[in-house]
This record gives sequence, structure tokens and C-alpha cells, in this order.
Amino acid sequence: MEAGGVGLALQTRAAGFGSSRRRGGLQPPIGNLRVADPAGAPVAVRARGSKPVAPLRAKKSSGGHENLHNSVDEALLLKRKSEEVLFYLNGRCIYLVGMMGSGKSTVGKIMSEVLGYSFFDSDKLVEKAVGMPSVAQIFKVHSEAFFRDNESSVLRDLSSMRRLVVATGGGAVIRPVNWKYMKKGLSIWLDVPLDALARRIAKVGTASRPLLDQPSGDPYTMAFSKLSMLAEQRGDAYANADVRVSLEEIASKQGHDDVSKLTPTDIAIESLHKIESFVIKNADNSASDSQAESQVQRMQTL
Ligand SMILES: Nc1ncnc2c1ncn2[C@@H]1O[C@H](COP(=O)(O)OP(=O)(O)OP(=O)(O)O)[C@@H](O)[C@H]1O
Ligand SMILES: O=C(O)C1=C[C@@H](O)[C@@H](O)[C@H](O)C1
Repeated sequence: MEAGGVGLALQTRAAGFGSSRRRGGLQPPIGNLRVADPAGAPVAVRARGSKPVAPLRAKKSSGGHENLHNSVDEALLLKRKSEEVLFYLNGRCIYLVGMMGSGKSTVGKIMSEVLGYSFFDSDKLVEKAVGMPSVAQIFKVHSEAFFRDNESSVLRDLSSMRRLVVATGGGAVIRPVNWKYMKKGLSIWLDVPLDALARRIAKVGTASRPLLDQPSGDPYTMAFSKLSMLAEQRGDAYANADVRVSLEEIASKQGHDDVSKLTPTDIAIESLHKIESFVIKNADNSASDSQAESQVQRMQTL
């Protein structure tokens, strides 16, 4: 169900829009959300009827994971691939989906940086909209349903924009309406084995992830069992994404026996490859569809 009374008003004081300045000219504002140039003025986000909250900046830097690139070659490969993909993207947004801890924010920031796109984390936008400091608190004070309504509103507003990389919340895939919004751009599923997810999450703790937070028990075991349950409940929801980036596949191509050897840059490069193939394949399909259509029309006029 789509958000009703908790719709978001996302505002900006900026005239700029994503990276469009670099591409010669401003994009017209669409819908009620505009994003500033990442280096420029901030976006302010608020839940309708609430007090305005602190302005939110689109993030430019890729922090967090300590080993982003393996080598200069890898960084160059990333840059080159992004330049090719930019052409095919034609300004379309990229939505990263995947379980909690799958690296949507880490990989998303790298992709936004090389593509010259703005980066947004939908969880952070919901926090700003509701005026609460964490998703955990929104779940506690309101409810998961309230969070999901706001998440849908945020995705709806983002979907009217261009040149964004969006790290979606891990559960955004469960609502069909969110797919309606995400299908306006291109979606990437970061498919990470559950044990790798549980290891990552146990390392940083579960306090910020209310669906995994447990008062007691070994953090790895607790995270693993909760993630397994969620994965089962969500079934094929992640597979609605346009492309699937499997860390197991990348690791096996690179001759690693463990996905933990992969850097976020490896994953960003593979994501760009997959997006490019998807767009080319779809363009081919629609070209051959229209060729077939005009052939039929020609035959009908004979
Ligand atoms: N390729 C990687 N290898 C090892 N650790 C990683 C990798 N990518 C991300 N991480 C780490 O895993 C944790 C989760 O990453 P991140 O926040 O990017 O995931 P997410 O999908 O955005 O999570 P959530 O949906 O829960 O917000 C972080 O501590 C991050 O540093
Ligand atoms: O997988 C999920 O359902 C969630 C993932 C997080 O990103 C947050 O959106 C929230 O904690 C719920």
C-alpha cells in the first residue's frame, strides 16, 4: 500500500540538479523533489506537517570499507567502464537492492562518484522526513508499517528524478508499488551469501538494524538466523531487479574461494558491466521488436 497521510515534501534551496551542470544546462525540476549538485546546496527533507529538519546533502565520498580499490589498474578500469555506461544510462537512475549489509551504500557511493551522479540512501531520507535520528527509533516509536509508508513516499519522490544512485532499504523490495518507482530507472540486486552478510553485520553490531537486533546471543549466529528467515520470507522479491550481481560469481571468476576477498570496487565494476549488458540487450530487443513490427506493417500493405 502506498503512503497516504505521511507523504513527503522534499524541498531544496538549490537551483542545480544532480551532475547536470557538468553536462551543460540545468534539468527542469520534476515532481516535488530536486537535488542540488553534490558539491553545492543541500536538499531539505521533511514529513508533511512536521517542522523542517536539517538540510541533507547528497554524498560524494565513499567511506566505510577500508580497502576500496586493489590497485590503480582497478580504479582506472572502474573509471573507463563508468564512462561507457554513462552513455547507455542516458541519465537514468540506479537503484541498489539487497539484504541488509549487502554493500548497497558502499558500492552505491563508489558508483555515484565515478558516474558523476548524486548518491542517496533511502533509509537516511526516511529518517530526515520523519525527523528521527535512526530507523531503529522509527520502528520503536512508530512501527514498521509507518517506516514502510515513508519509504514508499521517498522512493516515489526519487523516481521523478534523474542521475541518482539510490541505496534502498533492505526491505524496499517487498512492496510492489516500490518496484513501480524503481522500474523508472535501472535496478541492481547485490546478491551476497548470508554467512558473509552475518559476518559483516556482526562486526559492526545490530543496533542500527531493528529487524536483526537481539538483546542477547552471539551476534554472528543471531544475525545469520534472522537473515535466513528474512531471505526466505522475501523469496524472489530481489530477483525483480534488472540485473543480479552475485558476489559468489565474481569471486569464482577471479579465482577466490571467499567473497570477502572482493573489494567494493570489484563489485562496482561488475555492476556497471551488468548494467551495460542489460541496456544493450534491451535496446537490441526493442529494435528487433520494432523491425518485426514494421515488417508486418509492410506485408499488410502489400
Ligand atoms: N565488499 C565488501 N567487503 C567487506 N565488507 C563490506 C563490503 N561492502 C560493504 N562492506 C561492509 O559491510 C557493512 C554494510 O555495508 P553497507 O552499509 O554498504 O550495506 P547496506 O546494504 O547499505 O546495508 P543496510 O541496508 O543495512 O543499510 C559496512 O560495515 C561495510 O563497510
Ligand atoms: O531489510 C529490511 O527490512 C530493512 C533494512 C534496512 O535498510 C532498513 O530499511 C530497515 O532496518 C529494514
